[in-house]
Amino acid sequence: MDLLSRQNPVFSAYALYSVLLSLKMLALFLRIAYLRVKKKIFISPEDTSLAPGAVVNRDDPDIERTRRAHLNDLENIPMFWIIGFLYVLTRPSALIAENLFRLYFVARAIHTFVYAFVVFPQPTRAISFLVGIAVKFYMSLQVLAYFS
Ligand SMILES: N[C@@H](CCC(=O)N[C@@H](CS)C(=O)NCC(=O)O)C(=O)O
Repeated sequence: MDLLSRQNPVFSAYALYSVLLSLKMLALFLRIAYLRVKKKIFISPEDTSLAPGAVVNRDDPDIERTRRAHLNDLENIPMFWIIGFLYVLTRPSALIAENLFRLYFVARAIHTFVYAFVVFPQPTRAISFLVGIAVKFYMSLQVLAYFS
């Protein structure tokens, strides 16, 4: 069986959850754009020509919160794409790998939801963040063990 093919359930799960994470990030990016146009609040002076009456403001709580969620994704998800890919190459158990990828996606989706959409009290966001870190840490150890 080719490791990087649809026939490999681990690679299929990696591809599926990688794409879902990309779409999740895209949704945040679209939400920022939507909020900017709706509130007529932009980050750079030249952007104000995009909507009549628009202003420059870098302190809007809704926009900044969504931007922080997006930045946090950028700090975390690219690492998943790299480590997750290397983890696929270690030929892990399909059951474990699929559930790890699923868990990572759910943790990041919860992080986004409670940060950018409906604000939940802490430690909800911290836990979702830490679950994601734990998944990447576990996969990193597996990759180290396999390739060293
Ligand atoms: N760059 C992050 C590193 C730590 C982190 O990612 N913490 C999580 C859980 S509390 C978080 O959601 N941080 C908020 C953020 O990055 O905006 C920070 O400064 O907070």
